[in-house]
Amino acid sequence: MKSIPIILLGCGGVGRQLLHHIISCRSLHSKQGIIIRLVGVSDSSSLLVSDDIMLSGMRNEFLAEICHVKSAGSPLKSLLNHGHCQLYTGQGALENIVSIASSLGRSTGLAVVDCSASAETEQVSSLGCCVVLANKKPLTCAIEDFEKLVSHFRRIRFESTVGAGLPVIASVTRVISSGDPISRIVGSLSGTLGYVMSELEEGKAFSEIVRAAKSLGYTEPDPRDDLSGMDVARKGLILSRLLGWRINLSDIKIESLYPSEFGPDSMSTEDFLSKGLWQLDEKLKERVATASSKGNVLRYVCVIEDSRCNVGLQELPKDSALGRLRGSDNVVEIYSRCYKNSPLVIQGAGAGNDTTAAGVLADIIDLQDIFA
Ligand SMILES: NC(=O)C1=CN([C@@H]2O[C@H](COP(=O)(O)OP(=O)(O)OC[C@H]3O[C@@H](n4cnc5c(N)ncnc54)[C@H](OP(=O)(O)O)[C@@H]3O)[C@@H](O)[C@H]2O)C=CC1
Ligand SMILES: N[C@@H](CC=O)C(=O)O
Repeated sequence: MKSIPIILLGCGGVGRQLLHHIISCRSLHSKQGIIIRLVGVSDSSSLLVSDDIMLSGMRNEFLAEICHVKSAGSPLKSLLNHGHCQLYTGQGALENIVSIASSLGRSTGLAVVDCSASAETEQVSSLGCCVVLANKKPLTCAIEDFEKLVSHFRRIRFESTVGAGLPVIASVTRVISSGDPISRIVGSLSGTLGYVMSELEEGKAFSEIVRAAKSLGYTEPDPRDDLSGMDVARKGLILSRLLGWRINLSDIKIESLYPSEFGPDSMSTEDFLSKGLWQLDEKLKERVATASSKGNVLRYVCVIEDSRCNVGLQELPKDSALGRLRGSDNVVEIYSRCYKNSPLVIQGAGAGNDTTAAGVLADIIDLQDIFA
């Protein structure tokens, strides 16, 4: 039996769903000769580590207990029973991740699975073990750090960072490695903004829709990351960098759906959701009505072409590929020599804990050849 030890960073919507998928796929994986061993689980304030990282992992019942505590909004450190685990907090948590990575890295190997939305996990991603990312931030830092991270291409996977569970990164890398040059990628890459735009067409209020998107698990922890266009820009940057362009986030033209006085420097996420959001209702309603009077709809579009990446709202015909998009679906069109007149199109659910966690799990399994 092949054993894949993992440390999970982040136990929010995606991280918890990943734990559920791992538990429910135990017998499938066992038939495939694979066992995923959870040796560590962390949240923003602590890390739980299995007593015997070399041989055992956390039991299913304990993982279910972790999910239960975290979905009630409590920190990991509030678990009364630590099972066969040690709890580390603060700097001790990070030091332990480094020490597990170095001891398992030299023996059985380790996959660090980043389901946080933190920029701080970047240092963990560069420890030299296998890395699976749902978190886009380690890939959207300075170009030099990105290049260092992806240079170990056999031991890094980040399919869920663009299009959640959809095979966008896999398709782009396959086209590139076949020597078929990609000239243009255009798409609707935000499940949240896709959902917002199609719900606005139904006449609902912007503020109501954003709150619903958050409760459905589509948004980033701070929905302003979606509404500012930053999350789409990060996805655009990841794709642009895969094309070999040495660009940074600051090179991307980004249209925000809210003014800067509603930004994180001026108000908390909670204040934005309860007091700021509704003030945007009227403006968004008007923009949708203007587009509709011309037979168009609004879509938040990412265009990657001629060494440039731009993200923002576009008025598009209702019956265009992007105009027909409903709910949290994403669509990505890839143009290359082979796909010049008829692009390669990838479409489907583009956000949500279930599909994202499924993409992360598939990435972990994809690394199996590295493990003994
Ligand atoms: N939801 C989706 O559809 C998709 C999400 N993603 C990405 O998945 C990631 C997770 O999203 P989601 O689960 O919705 O977010 P949540 O806010 O639900 O969960 C984030 C988790 O990360 C933890 N965390 C924060 N900082 C750190 C840290 N420094 N070290 C370890 N853990 C930390 C949080 O801890 P605490 O519980 O203590 O706050 C929380 O458990 C994001 O990067 C997102 O962009 C990617 C594709 C699709
Ligand atoms: N917040 C993101 C989640 C996936 O990356 C989105 O809405 O697409």
